[in-house]
Amino acid sequence: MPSTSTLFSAYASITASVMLVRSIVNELVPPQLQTQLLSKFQYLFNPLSPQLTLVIEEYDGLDRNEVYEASELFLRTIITPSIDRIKVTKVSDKNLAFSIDKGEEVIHVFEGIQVKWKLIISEVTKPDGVDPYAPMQKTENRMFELKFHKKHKDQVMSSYLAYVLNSAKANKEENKVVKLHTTGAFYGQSGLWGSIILEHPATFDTLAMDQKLKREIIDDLDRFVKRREFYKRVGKAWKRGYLLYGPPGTGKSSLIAAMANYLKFDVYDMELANIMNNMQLRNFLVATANRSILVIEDIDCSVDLQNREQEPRVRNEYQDPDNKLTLSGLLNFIDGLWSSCGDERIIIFTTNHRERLDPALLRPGRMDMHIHLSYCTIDGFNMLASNYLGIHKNNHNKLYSEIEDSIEKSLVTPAEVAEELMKSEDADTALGGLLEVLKRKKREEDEPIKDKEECQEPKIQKTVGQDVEGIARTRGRRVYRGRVFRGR
Ligand SMILES: Nc1ncnc2c1ncn2[C@@H]1O[C@H](COP(=O)(O)OP(=O)(O)OP(=O)(O)O)[C@@H](O)[C@H]1O
Ligand SMILES: [Mg+2]
Repeated sequence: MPSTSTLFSAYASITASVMLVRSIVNELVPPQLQTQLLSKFQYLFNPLSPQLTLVIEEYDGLDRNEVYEASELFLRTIITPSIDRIKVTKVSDKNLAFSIDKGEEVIHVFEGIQVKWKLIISEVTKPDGVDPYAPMQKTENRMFELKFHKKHKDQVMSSYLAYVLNSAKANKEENKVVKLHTTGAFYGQSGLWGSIILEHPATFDTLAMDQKLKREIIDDLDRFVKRREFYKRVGKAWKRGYLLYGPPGTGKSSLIAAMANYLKFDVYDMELANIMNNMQLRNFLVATANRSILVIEDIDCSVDLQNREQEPRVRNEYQDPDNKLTLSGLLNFIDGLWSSCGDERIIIFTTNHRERLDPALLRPGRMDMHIHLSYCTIDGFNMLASNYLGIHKNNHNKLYSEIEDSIEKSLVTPAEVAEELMKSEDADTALGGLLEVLKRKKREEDEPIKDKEECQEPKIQKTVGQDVEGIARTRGRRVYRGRVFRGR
């Protein structure tokens, strides 16, 4: 080991060399180049510095540097009170983002190692865009400096940076804003998805539906997102299909929003009426991202997709640009294309009339779960009363008990119940209004039943989902309420 005096004399000789170079530079080099040259020289002759600095620039050529993005997100999570200035930006209606400002330093301790982050921003003047002759423009160059003791080099380079990348990824997922992409009237024409932030407030907590069915859906989604390896092993595309059926106003669209908000998956709402042909359909489908929900609402009536046998056969889309949009086209793309590309996809069809659907859509393996949403049950009413009026099941409240007694005797949808409960902030007034609606509906419904003797037993629908069977529940009338039982 070198003695202290040897070290000291080495240091003295290096310092002398630096001074010598500095005076030579002063004599020979124009002043504007001096600073640049000296800083490079000092950098070379700085072997005694115990610090190592990693430089993380915002751009890698023209591409954004993913490590910079991750560092930026990560730093938001470790901002400490020691910082004097914090920048605030709005990322969505609900969320603000906090970040460090230029020149600020953040100290972070990871597994006993102390690292120091600093944001450096410099202004440069360069051509606007890639064209070197474009007008010059002032832009900012941003980079993070990450300083730590050299002895921790291996640990920082491997474990710490991996930790930063993983934390940023988790943080991104948590704060992800769910988007709604649509082929709506305007966008459909352009052949591109248009997107807005999905601000549908529905969640599983606000959905009034059979509790058991709700639990089944949540469990199914949880199982699905956890099973990457399983799908790979059995050689199946990592996708899941749901068919939501039931009368208008029973919560089909609300359930889709609740699923999207729960999984933080973007929604692609495909309006078939705006899609001209199979070719355009395919273009839209390939432009959808992973971890998303493709929704086709009212599949029975948006386009005349029934009668598959009578459809003109599509010989070759490239030869026949005028080909129509067909059900077989739709099913082929969904089955074929998505099994070869794309991961973690959910497809949802909705309909008010499941009985009108083409058998091709109902055949085993096509839609994994058939979910029946139906008229409001006692459970559903309890949930809506708690959400809308903040009141709970109360046997002493006569109105409340009367509603519970009669709600399943008439065909009232959760949307109708919700509408009544919203009419007054006074619970008794709102409950009174709802009771009136229930009585009126009951009277209206009883009329035609007395006239027509066609009150048949409801058909038990053995649905063909891979692991779930939907069965219509009866109260001796043609009333269907959502129920799903696990199949064999
Ligand atoms: N199950 C439910 N739980 C809570 N609110 C509901 C439910 N069903 C309907 N609503 C209320 O009614 C409104 C309309 O419901 P929604 O659009 O989800 O019905 P839908 O089944 O999609 O109807 P449609 O068949 O006409 O598309 C919702 O915005 C919500 O306020
Ligand atoms: Mg709907």
